[in-house]
Amino acid sequence: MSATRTDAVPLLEAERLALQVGERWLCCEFSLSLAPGECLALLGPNGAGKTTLLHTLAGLREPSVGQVRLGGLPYAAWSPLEAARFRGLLPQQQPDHFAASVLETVLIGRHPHLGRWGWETTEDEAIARQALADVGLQGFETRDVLTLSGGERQRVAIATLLAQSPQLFLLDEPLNHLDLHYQIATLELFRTTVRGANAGKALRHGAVMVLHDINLAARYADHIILLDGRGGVKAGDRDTVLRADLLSQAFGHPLRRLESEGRVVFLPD
Ligand SMILES: Nc1ncnc2c1ncn2[C@@H]1O[C@H](COP(=O)(O)OP(=O)(O)OP(=O)(O)O)[C@@H](O)[C@H]1O
Repeated sequence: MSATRTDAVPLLEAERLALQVGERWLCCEFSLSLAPGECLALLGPNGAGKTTLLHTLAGLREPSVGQVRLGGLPYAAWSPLEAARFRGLLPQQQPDHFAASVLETVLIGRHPHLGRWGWETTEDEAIARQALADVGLQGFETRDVLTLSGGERQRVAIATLLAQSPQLFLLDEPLNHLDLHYQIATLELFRTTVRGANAGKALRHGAVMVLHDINLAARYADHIILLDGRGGVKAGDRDTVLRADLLSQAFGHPLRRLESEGRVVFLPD
């Protein structure tokens, strides 16, 4: 990344953040800063608070303690429309209550960009079609979303987020329902977008993703936040957080760290 310039303002900052649901503290105070060009993975066992943290970072819920800043400003300083152009959330579930075509569904991602009358232009449609092609769903435009397989529906959701064209991608289990090929393809797609395909161009994008696969986090994330489900948090660079002892403790299962052909993998005993 040395030939590439980054913007000075971080895309996302959390300062002395702590989260509580009911009486339970999900995480004690920690801070983070995500610069353009970087990927952050949120890891931890079921119920540890990954989605709650992601929603807090998305500005959908107030932190119990501390502050979140998007592009250098607290959410209160953003209008909902401006925030929707800057950051986009891939939710964990895609609720479909009504029949709708795949193209109509992806065009929902363009809503924050529509003009005064709220009509999609041919350019919006071209962006939506390109997003579908990017997730390998060219030719699915007229299909009803209710007829899609789980993995196809997940890729439509990813295409909808791509069509939204935010600078900051907030991804809640983006690999849900995806087979091995599309898991890697999806992470490669976001990494290419985040790192910038063209050297020398300013980096604009970043990603925060909730993952369950430690090995994919080791491969694709620059920074890790590991929640242990008991309020403990380890936040830092990938190599300082992805340690067998810390992971074993957090997941309550012994893990071994192995290196193979320059790649680190963690195997459960
Ligand atoms: N409104 C609420 N009231 C009570 N408990 C809640 C509320 N919202 C979330 N929780 C609890 O907070 C904890 C964290 O939930 P969250 O969805 O953030 O976990 P997660 O790490 O994303 O889990 P998973 O890996 O299972 O998706 C869970 O135990 C959940 O039951």
